[in-house]
Amino acid sequence: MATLNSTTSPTPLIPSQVSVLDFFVPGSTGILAAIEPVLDMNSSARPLLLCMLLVFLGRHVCRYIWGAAETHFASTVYVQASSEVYDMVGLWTASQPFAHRARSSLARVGWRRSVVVDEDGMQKKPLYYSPWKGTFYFVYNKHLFWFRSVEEKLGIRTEEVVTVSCFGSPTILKQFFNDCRGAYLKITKNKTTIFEHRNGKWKRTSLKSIRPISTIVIAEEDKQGLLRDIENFLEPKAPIWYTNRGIPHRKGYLLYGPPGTGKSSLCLSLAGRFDLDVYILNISAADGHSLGALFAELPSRCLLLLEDVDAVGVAQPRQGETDITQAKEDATQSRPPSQGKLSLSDILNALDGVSAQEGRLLMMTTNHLDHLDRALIRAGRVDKKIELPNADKDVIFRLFCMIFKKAEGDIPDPKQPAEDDRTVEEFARDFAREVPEREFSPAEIQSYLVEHRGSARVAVEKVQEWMDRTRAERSKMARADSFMEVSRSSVIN
Ligand SMILES: Nc1ncnc2c1ncn2[C@@H]1O[C@H](COP(=O)(O)OP(=O)(O)OP(=O)(O)O)[C@@H](O)[C@H]1O
Repeated sequence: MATLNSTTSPTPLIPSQVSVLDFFVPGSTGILAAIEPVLDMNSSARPLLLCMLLVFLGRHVCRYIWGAAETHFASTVYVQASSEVYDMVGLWTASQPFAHRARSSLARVGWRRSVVVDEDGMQKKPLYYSPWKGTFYFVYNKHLFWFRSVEEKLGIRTEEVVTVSCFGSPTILKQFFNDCRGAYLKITKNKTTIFEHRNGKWKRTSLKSIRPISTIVIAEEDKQGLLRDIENFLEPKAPIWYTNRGIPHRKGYLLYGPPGTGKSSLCLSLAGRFDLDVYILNISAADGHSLGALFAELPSRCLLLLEDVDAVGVAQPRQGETDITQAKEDATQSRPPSQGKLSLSDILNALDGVSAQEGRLLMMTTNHLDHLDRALIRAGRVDKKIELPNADKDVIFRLFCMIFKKAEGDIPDPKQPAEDDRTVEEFARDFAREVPEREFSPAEIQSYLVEHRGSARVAVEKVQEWMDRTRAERSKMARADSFMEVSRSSVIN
C-alpha cells in the first residue's frame, strides 16, 4: 500500500504546461523555474508575485496579439514630412481633440510659416502643436484609427514620418486622406503655393494671396498676349494636340529688364490667375546631381520659376581652374561674379531631359539679357521673350491711379478724405508729365507713391524733390560700385 511520504518532491507550483508561455515570451519557463523556490519559501508572498507575473505576461500577450492583428488586418499609409500630404494631415490633426490631449507634442511657430492655426487668437508667432513620438488613437467615421509619429533615418538626416492606420480595407483610410485634402484646399483657396528646394527635395515654403493681374502695370498688349497664350497652353485639349504633333507640351518665357520692373510679381500673379503652384529653382543653391530628381518631382501642371538665369553657366570653376581664374573671366566679360553651382549643360539637360514634366510652364527672369547663353534661350526652350523696361508715361500714369483710386474694401480715413477718381486722374497726368520716361523703375515709383498714399496732391508736389534725392543716391551708389570694381581688378591682377 502506498504511503504518503513527506520527503517526496512537492507538486510544482507552476504546472509544466506553462511552457506554452515560451511561445509568447521566450525564456519565461526558465525564469519561473528560478523563482519557484522563493515562492515555496514564503507562501504569503505567493499571491502577490503571481499577480505581478500575470500582469507582466498579460502585457506581453496583448502586445503580441495587437502586433499580429495590426500586421494581418490593419491598413496603413505612410507620409514623409517633406511631402505636401504631411501638411494636409498636419492641418487636420491640429484641429482634432486628440492632438490637444496628446501628452507628447512638437511645438512649432505658425503652421509651416503660412497656414496658421491660430487657436488663441495670437497674431504674432502663433504656436502650433502636433502629436509627436508615440501612438495616438482617434475615431473617424465610427472606425478606430491610430496615428503614429516617428523619426526615420534617411542617410545622415532624420526625417519625421507619420503613419495613419485603421482596421479593415484601405478605402476608409483613403476617405480620411481625402477629407484632409479637402480641408487643406479650403485653406489654400485663393492662395498661391510656393515650393522651394531643400536638400534636393521640393518643400512648400509659403502661401501667398493671389495678386490680381490688374495690379501688374505693364504694356497692356504684352499682358493680354501672355494671358491668351497661357490660356491656350493650359486648356484641357492642348496635351493631345501637342502629342499628336510630336511636340513636347511645355512652354517657356523669358522676362528681362532692369531690377524692380515687375518680373517676379508678374510670374506670381499669372500663377494665381491660372491656379498653378509655383516651384522656384534657386540657381545658386541647386546642384547638377539633384536637378534631375527635382525636375522629375514636378507636377504636370505648375509654374517653374528660374530667377536671375544669368547665374547659369557661370558656375563652378572648371577642373584645373581656380576661383581667381573664374573671377578674371567674369571680370573681362564684365559680368557679375560667379555664384551658382549649376552648369549650363546641367540646366539644359534638365529642361529637355526625359524627367522634364509635360505641361509645365517655365518662366525665366534676368536683368542681363546679354549675359545669357543663346542655347538657354533658343526657340523651343523659350517661346517668348518679354521686355519689362523702366516705366514709360503710360505705366507712370497707371501706377499713380492704382495707388490713389479707391479700391473695393478700402477703409476710408476720416482725417484724410481721399480725392475722387476724376481728380486722381488729373493728378496722375501732372505726375506723369513731371517724371521722365524710362528713368525710374515701377518699384521705385510705387515705393514713393505708397509713402504719400494719404494725398495724391502731396505726391505730385513733392515729386521733383524725390527725383533729385533718388538721382543723388544713384550716383553715390555708382561711385561705390566703381570703387569696388577697381579694387577687385587690382586684386586679380
Ligand atoms: N510693373 C509693375 N507693376 C506693379 N508693381 C510693380 C511693377 N514692377 C514692380 N512692381 C512692384 O515693385 C516691387 C518689386 O517688383 P518685382 O520683384 O516683381 O521686380 P523684379 O523685376 O522681379 O525685380 P528683380 O529683377 O530685382 O528681381 C514689388 O512690390 C512690385 O509690386
